Amino acid sequence: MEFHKTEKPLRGEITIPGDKSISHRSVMFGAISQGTTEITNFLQGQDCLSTISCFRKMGIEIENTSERILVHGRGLHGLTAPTEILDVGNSGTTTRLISGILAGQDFTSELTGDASIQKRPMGRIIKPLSMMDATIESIKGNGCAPLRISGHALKGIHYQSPVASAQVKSSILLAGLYADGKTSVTEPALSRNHTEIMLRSFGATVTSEGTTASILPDPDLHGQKIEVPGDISSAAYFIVAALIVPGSEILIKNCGINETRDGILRVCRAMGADITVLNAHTSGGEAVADLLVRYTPDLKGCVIEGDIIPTLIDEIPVIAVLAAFADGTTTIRNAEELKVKESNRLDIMVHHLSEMGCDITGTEDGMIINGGKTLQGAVLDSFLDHRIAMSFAIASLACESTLTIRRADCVNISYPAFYQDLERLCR
Ligand SMILES: O=C(O)C1=C[C@@H](OP(=O)(O)O)[C@@H](O)[C@H](O)C1
Ligand SMILES: C=C(OP(=O)(O)O)C(=O)O
Repeated sequence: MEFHKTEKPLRGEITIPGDKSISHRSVMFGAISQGTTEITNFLQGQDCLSTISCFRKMGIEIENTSERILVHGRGLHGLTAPTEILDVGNSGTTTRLISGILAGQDFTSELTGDASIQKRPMGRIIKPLSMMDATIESIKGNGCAPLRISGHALKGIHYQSPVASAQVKSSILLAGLYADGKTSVTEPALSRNHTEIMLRSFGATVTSEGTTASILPDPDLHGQKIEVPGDISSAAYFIVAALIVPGSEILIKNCGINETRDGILRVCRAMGADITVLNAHTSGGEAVADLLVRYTPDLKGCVIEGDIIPTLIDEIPVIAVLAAFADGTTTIRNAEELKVKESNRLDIMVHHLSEMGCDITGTEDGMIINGGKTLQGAVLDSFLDHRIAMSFAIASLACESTLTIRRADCVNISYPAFYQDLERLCR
């Protein structure tokens, strides 16, 4: 797919699609609750559709119309053994969270996904779920999917997680629903807390203290009405686009700004970006607002490291694009998790931005970007990673010649209408 420098600034309003993390969770928690869960603004991306498909294979009736999703839950012990292998597609969130639920079932199941999923590390959930007494194995013995999980009565544990990962934390907390006592997880820095917020609203006893989250077993979970806020990880592309294209001014409506997800806003502020938060309110326990973003000509580089990293982990590729257009140096540290996402996002961003003429150096756990140079087009592969494709579509808006992105349609994972929405704002 070919992209060209935009002739016009970005203008107008955009309501971005529902949050991917929250969409996944709403289906999963609905499936193991009593009664019906009604979800609006559900993200109809391929990852969340994989979650729906897995639960349908375990006997859960899920109605999906463009208006809303109805999940007819069957309670904590209502799932049935799948008659075929569960296909998680490209979705790490589906893989790790569903494993926590499967660990507590009295049947054996197998799950697998695409080539990318089969390379992502699952030892990080195999270890704590095994400590809880689940039998969970990597079928090929390489610590990755396909996984075989034989669940049974589980033991509550306290787990000190070596990574700040909401997928690991959530997997353990979900298994904790089926344990014989309290289960808690402490992580090195606080990761996104949607599981804690939403499980509480379904009726679970979940407490959070600093970087420790705990859950009590065997609650009565009840179906809920959930309005999914817009995904700040998707909004990130338009935020960066508006900041780097001269004359732009856009209003991003109904965007989730949960403080475990809003790192990109804090980084933009540190770089001097013109962003105003309007109409801030809470919906279903989640902070939501409209974001007014205006072109900012004199953006400055900054240092991004430490506890802020988990709050912007999926935004780092597009933040690297922003840094390439800012003056001065941006240093990103402690972001080694990016190597084990859908692709090795550190290596690919460094390689692709260099191809475009950016002064960028990769480090062990991040990158150093000396911004402000004029960028040129190039021919770049997405490596089938949606966030790589979207980041370079944004870079193309302000680079000097044609940029070609190979295998650009992988955006359907998290944002099927991404190119149409971008084009509309540039019209
Ligand atoms: O829990 C979630 O919904 C997610 C957690 C993050 O992964 P990790 O938990 O592996 O950091 C993030 O990268 C992913 O896109 C979604
Ligand atoms: C890492 C991501 O998702 P997942 O881990 O669910 O595949 C992402 O969406 O950037």
